[in-house]
Amino acid sequence: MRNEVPLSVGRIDYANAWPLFHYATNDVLAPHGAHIVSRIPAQLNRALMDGELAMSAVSSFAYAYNADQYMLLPDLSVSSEGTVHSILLFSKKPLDEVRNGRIALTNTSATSVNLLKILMTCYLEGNPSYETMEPDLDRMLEHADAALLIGDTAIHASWLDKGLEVFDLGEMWHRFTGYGMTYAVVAVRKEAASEHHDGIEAVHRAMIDSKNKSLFDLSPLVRQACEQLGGTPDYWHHYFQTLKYDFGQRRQEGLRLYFRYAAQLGLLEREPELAFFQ
Ligand SMILES: C=C(O[C@@H]1C=C(C(=O)O)C=C[C@H]1O)C(=O)O
Repeated sequence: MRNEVPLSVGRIDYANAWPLFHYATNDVLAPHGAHIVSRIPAQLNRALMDGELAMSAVSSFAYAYNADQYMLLPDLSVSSEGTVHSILLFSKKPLDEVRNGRIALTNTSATSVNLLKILMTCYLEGNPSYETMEPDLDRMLEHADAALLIGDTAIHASWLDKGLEVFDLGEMWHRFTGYGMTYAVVAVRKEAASEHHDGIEAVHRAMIDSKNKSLFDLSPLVRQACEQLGGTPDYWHHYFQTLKYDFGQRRQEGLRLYFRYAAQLGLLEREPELAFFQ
């Protein structure tokens, strides 16, 4: 059944989420009354919380923060099993000094900034000070010993040779816990789940199709990435192959562990349930 109110679907405006959306375009979604809104994660997190969006790819931390109002779409995530390549701490100093130093955090993230806090406190047993800033590496490093960037900004910064040490948070988390890390999930507002049930089902199918088709043949995404973002085909093949887009049992366990640490550190009020849209 077609709903009169448009079904707005938030899309993460970074390459890491392309496989989920590359073929789930406005043309595909419009017949189901849905349309795409592209933004960076922090903006999507807020728009979903405010009810401006019915559903969205959001930071996994943002799901946890509002879990009582959201449901998760099955089999979709942006994750890594170790190295992620685009969630990076750029440091002027060795980790041993940074862990009690000053760290600038990008204002575009929710999952990664809290992941960094967990790693600094629980893994490296440090206690740095944090400042949230616009994601501009040079400016961040004027204020701090190290800077956390995510997404395309982190990728571009990783291509520059500034003589910095670079730490990959996906790799650190894997070394610390043995688990992969889930950075983004697709969340649906509960009231939208009943109002737009059929539309959401259609968007879910389109996103699963997009993921499968993208991963089956990465070349169209790789070509687009080279054109829009620079870099080599080899880089992008490797990047998209390293990221994981499923959300099976083991991945959910890794995310639950992240939520447990976040709750222990008081970053979350409580550990949320992972509740799925049926
Ligand atoms: C893999 C990444 O994950 C992103 C990190 C996010 C966060 O830190 O809140 C949110 C969405 C993800 O798409 C990345 O930024 O490169």
